[in-house]
Amino acid sequence: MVAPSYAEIVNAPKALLHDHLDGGLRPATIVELAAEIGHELPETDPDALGRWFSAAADSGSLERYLETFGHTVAVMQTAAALRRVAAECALDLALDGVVYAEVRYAPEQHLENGLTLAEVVEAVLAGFAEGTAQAAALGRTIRIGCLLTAMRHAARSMEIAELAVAYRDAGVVGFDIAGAEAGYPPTRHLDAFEYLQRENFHFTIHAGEAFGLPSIWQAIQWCGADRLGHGVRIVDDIGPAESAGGLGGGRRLGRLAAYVRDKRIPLELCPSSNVQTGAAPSIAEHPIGLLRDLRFRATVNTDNRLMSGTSMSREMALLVEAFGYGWAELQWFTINAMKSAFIPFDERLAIINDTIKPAYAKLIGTA
Ligand SMILES: O=c1[nH]cnc2c1ncn2[C@H]1C[C@H](O)[C@@H](CO)O1
Ligand SMILES: [Zn+2]
Repeated sequence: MVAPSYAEIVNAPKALLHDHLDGGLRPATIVELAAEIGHELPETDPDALGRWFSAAADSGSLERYLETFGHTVAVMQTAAALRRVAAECALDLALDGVVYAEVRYAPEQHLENGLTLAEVVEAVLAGFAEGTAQAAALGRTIRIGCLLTAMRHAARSMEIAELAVAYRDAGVVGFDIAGAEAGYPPTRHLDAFEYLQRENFHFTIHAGEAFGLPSIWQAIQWCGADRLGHGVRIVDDIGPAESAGGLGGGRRLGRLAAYVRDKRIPLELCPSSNVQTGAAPSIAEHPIGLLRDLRFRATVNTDNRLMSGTSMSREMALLVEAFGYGWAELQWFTINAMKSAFIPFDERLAIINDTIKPAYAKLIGTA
């Protein structure tokens, strides 16, 4: 079998569930926007700035990784800037062959210049529509769903949950909480999650990244999360091989890991980001290999394209290199993501059947 090349991976349709708007700006855009408002950057040459972000985020600690967002959030404080960043995000993803993406950001972080929460949401949605149209004009089809994030150390989750529900028919498809995990359990935001459940809305929770099983357990069993943002530490509940045979070579699953697998709870795995924050030692040693062998509902994601100097195609290519994956595995990850998306079932099915399966059938050679 010839391994999928990077160029072929770019052309293959991909689905992305976990990508932060404020973690994916083009370095050149940051330089321009910062100059407009007089924000001081550590580097003013776009290439050097891109390298600065990857190096600064490569700290081995989630808290230090998150500090780099100070510069991106600073230049995203006007409607025009938010719209531009969102449009470029949609276009960049489409040109990378992403056909479905859920992009998230925290509206509460964009109020420093007097925008209201509703103005922030509307600027970003307008930008996604603009970038989607630009991509279509270039022959690239992308569907973007937006997730609104509340910061877990703050106290605005109920307000942001209400905002997400208010914009559910305008392009917001779900809710999330993010930020430093240790010390800020998801149960602090239980009222917001209970509200979302009563509204029949969807949400994911960043859990099991910097902190382990208790955080995953709370996210699922107390908060009712539909998906886990990262969730990579679920491996802490998977024992060593006890016997040969079976999926995953006789590994024993603890109660929580078994529940996550049995209920097909999607894991939004972000390989490069996890290596940078110290959640995984390397791509080759990333638990995604084991989780795929055990047939968890694993998905591949970028998290923060700027901070990791990555793209959806690059994450896939890294897995091809590290685990010897071929088109069948890349299709499996892509369909897993599409099955786990927060848009309606019929729309998910249409993307799987009309776009993903025919393209991979050709690549696998069964078309
Ligand atoms: O990987 C992450 N873990 C927790 N929080 C994160 C991660 N990546 C980004 N964030 C935070 C920083 C952003 O400002 C915020 C909203 O996108 O979400
Ligand atoms: Zn994230």
